[in-house]
Amino acid sequence: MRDTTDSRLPFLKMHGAGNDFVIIDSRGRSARVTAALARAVGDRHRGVGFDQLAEIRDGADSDICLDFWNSDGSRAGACGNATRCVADLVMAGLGRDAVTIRTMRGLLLAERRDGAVWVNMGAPQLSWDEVPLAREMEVTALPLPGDPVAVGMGNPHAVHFVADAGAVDLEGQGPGVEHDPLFPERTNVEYASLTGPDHLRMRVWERGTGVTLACGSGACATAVAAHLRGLTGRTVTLDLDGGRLLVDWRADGVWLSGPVAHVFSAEFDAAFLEAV
Ligand SMILES: N[C@H](CCC[C@H](N)C(=O)O)C(=O)O
Repeated sequence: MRDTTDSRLPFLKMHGAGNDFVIIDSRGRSARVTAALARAVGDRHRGVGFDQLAEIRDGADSDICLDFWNSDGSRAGACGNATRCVADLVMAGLGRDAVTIRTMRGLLLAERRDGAVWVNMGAPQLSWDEVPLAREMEVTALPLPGDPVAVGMGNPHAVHFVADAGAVDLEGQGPGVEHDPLFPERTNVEYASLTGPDHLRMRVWERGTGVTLACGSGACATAVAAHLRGLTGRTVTLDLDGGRLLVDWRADGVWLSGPVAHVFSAEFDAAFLEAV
């Protein structure tokens, strides 16, 4: 007889400022997520749909490990909003106000301060080989239209400063930049406008996913780029299509905060899993 606890797979749906996630908790058993499962679950008609899938695994030198997948089945080295959501979940489960999270980019610290979840996304990567770019150049002087700034946050970002981010045709502009040969691992693509002192309006085209309502690592990259261009200080408020994110670039790394929402818990059926 089949073991139903193994043939079914529990998951949670969460979002952070409208950036939505399916979260699979594989602690206490072997990892379940493959590129094929990510693509099947990521199908908004035949699966559940998500901007990223996050899999929680047991940590060796951290409270948890966390892996991220895009809906095209590719891996993401960083995902700020999913990290905030999972940190909220794990802190509640452990009854603590701080947790350590190992991701592809390294060990991250998350804390709850005055009710808000803050994640230290680490130091920005500001040399061409870290982003990565195809050849040696300054990250603030890319030979591309719109004069974007390249910033790595564990994943690549190309940040464009424009007069009105709200007017940018993301579907028209994003894919060409994502696939430009200057970015050997493709790139996430941000458009931002200064709307007040230390205040930006930002929209995003995500590598491997497309238009999303928010992007935490993108917000961090945009705040870093804005400071490098002399547009803002190191503490920045960003208004994205799905809500407001806060970024604080400190000596110990780029801290990110914003809203976290639990949507529902459910299970994938055996038949769905067998068809993957
Ligand atoms: N939404 C995520 C970023 C996903 C990045 C992913 N699309 C990639 O391939 O790097 C965030 O909140 O940081």
